[in-house]
Amino acid sequence: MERIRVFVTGACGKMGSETIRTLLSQSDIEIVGASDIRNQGEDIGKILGMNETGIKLQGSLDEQILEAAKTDILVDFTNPLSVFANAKTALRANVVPVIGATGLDEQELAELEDMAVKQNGGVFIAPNFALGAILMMKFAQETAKYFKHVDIIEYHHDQKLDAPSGTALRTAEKISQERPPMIQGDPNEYEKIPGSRGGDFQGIHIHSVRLPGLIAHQEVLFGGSGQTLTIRHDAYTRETYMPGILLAIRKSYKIKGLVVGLENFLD
Ligand SMILES: NC(=O)C1=CN([C@@H]2O[C@H](COP(=O)(O)OP(=O)(O)OC[C@H]3O[C@@H](n4cnc5c(N)ncnc54)[C@H](OP(=O)(O)O)[C@@H]3O)[C@@H](O)[C@H]2O)C=CC1
Ligand SMILES: O=C(O)C1=N[C@H](C(=O)O)C[C@H](O)C1
Repeated sequence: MERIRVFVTGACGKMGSETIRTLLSQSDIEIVGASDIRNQGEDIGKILGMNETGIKLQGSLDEQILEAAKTDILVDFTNPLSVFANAKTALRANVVPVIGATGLDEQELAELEDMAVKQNGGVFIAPNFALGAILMMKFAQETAKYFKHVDIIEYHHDQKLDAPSGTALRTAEKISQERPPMIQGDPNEYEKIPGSRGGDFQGIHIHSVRLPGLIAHQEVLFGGSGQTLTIRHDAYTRETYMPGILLAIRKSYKIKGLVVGLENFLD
């Protein structure tokens, strides 16, 4: 059986290192390379406190590195500042980027889609790889048909760079497919401290909490006459995301164009 050849970038980070550990135990997947701006030249196994793997960490990605490794898929868990350039590098090397890093904007997504289509290639983006988070977004979208007033509160660890989270933005986009933009709260309300009402996505207020001790959590709060309905998801470890990442690698192998969201791969 031919194994899927995966390169991981952001390999020394919280998600990248968990991904490497998971991929090393899969019989149908081969890690053909890893990169990070830390620990260049070191064996990734040694960095993760495991046996040596023979995979030496590389630095900045380029097409030659991906091509030399005969890469099928690039898994990106770097950060919002690096992910766009990495995805373009992958597409130029005819590699499918499977993107976990958040922070890509609409224009960047459009550019990646355009590149993928022109090259008859594919790009997959998952704002969240956790099954529970996918269901939270699905239930929130369904609920928005009946409850029009909604706030999102997302809670993350305090090393997170982007706010709001990719998941919160994706949730707001899905809710907006069911309700037109609207003003929530009193039209005459005002903020005594700027930002008190959170970020505004088509009238949906998104509040971002950053605290040590948290991993990744989100509440979608709907308000109606005399009642509220809360949909909440909690990720307590980074293993939470691993089944979703494996599914994405196995399914993205042959996609064409831009695919956003793990829900596209769930039966
Ligand atoms: N889709 C999903 O389900 C999930 C997505 N995420 C997202 O994944 C991303 C990574 O999260 P997390 O692992 O917690 O973050 P970390 O900061 O722990 O890891 C990122 C790693 O990438 C390195 N890095 C930065 N720039 C580059 C570059 N140009 N090339 C190679 N490596 C680079 C960082 O080095 P240094 O620290 O020195 O900058 C660090 O080692 C974030 O955008 C986060 O929001 C996180 C969890 C789940
Ligand atoms: O930075 C994180 O940790 C996470 N980022 C993703 C996001 O921005 O939604 C996914 C998850 O929430 C964890």
